[in-house]
Amino acid sequence: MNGTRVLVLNSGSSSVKYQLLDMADGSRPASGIVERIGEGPVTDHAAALKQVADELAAQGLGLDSPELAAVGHRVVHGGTRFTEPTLITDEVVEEIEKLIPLAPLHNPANVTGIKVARSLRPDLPQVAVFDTAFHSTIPEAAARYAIDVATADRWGVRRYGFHGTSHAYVSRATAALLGKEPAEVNTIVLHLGNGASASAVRGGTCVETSMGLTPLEGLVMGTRSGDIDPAAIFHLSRVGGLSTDEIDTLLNKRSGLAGLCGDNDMREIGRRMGEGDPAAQLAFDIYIHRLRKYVGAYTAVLGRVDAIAFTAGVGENSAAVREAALRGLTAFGIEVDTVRNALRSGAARLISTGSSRVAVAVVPTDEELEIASQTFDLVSA
Ligand SMILES: Nc1ncnc2c1ncn2[C@@H]1O[C@H](COP(=O)(O)OP(=O)(O)O)[C@@H](O)[C@H]1O
Ligand SMILES: CC(=O)OP(=O)(O)O
Ligand SMILES: [Mg+2]
Repeated sequence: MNGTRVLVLNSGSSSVKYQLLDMADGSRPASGIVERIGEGPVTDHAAALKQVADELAAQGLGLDSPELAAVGHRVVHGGTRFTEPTLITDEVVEEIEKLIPLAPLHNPANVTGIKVARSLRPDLPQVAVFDTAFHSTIPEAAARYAIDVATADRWGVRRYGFHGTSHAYVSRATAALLGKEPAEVNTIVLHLGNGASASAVRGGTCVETSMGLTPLEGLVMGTRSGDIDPAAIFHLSRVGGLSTDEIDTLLNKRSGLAGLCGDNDMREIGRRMGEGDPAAQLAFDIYIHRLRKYVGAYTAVLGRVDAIAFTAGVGENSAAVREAALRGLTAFGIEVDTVRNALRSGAARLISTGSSRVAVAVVPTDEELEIASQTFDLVSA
């Protein structure tokens, strides 16, 4: 291996994000996003990846570049099989394809990304980095659902958890911000993007997370419901006459903030709340209520909490969400400093008061750097 650059591909359900990172000097010579796949001229993920390859080639940074050491792919579901970054072979691709029923919105896009990149550069090492991997340490008491064990095992029904690359990166960065080793710190990480999840990390090891078998469980998200009584599905089916696919679409794409008020973007919800819009206010209140429940639950799971870290689009940018989520928790040792919380910055920073026993932090996530580092470590080992 000669090159020092890693191309990271993050293929989502309707977008492909890419970044080219140089591991020798930390620079990022290229990055971009192809959005709204399936809506306009970009008909599918293969077309989107072709566009990514073209954009890179136009800058003289194409996949044929000798400086490229590897391609790192974000793969959302790794099941129980993949708990480490994995060099991609035909057999690995087949295994990722077998996991499509567990992540129908995400894994097909990931597989397409892998196939296109491999066809363009068959000689280049390609590495899969799994969203589920960081959560593989969650103990059985937290990972198992309380259903018949044989049925659960037969069909792989258990908590896998997602956004693990982000939870891993942010929990380490939070320890660094406190000037401590990850092993010394217990952290609640709140990854609040379009998809959203919470995790409890004890001394660097993940012990609980809010997403489950699929990325649907847990917090209220942009378009996903998060927690719901599973009997609502039987009710909608038997009484409401909705098909399984219709209920799937309802809970994944027409729920969450979008289902509650028509907008999935927290900026727009904040604007509408400022105008006194009751639907936007209720959506915000439900979002915050769920978040507070998880903070309380994970405080009990960890016993001792040293830090709470907010990350991803909403967590990094919405002071209103951070303030509301942790308001009135002085009895838990949690005190947000209003002035610090309102300051805007792209850097990791503390927003708790000097007297807060629990450090509250805003820590920008960097899934691309984490994927590139894990990829580069594997191919240069
Ligand atoms: N300035 C902001 N204030 C409040 N929310 C924001 C702001 N910027 C972005 N967001 C929120 O972040 C979300 C996107 O988060 P992101 O982590 O990029 O999501 P994903 O990676 O899941 O696509 C947007 O839908 C929006 O709700
Ligand atoms: C797993 C998941 O929910 O990912 P995203 O937030 O990118 O949709
Ligand atoms: Mg994201």
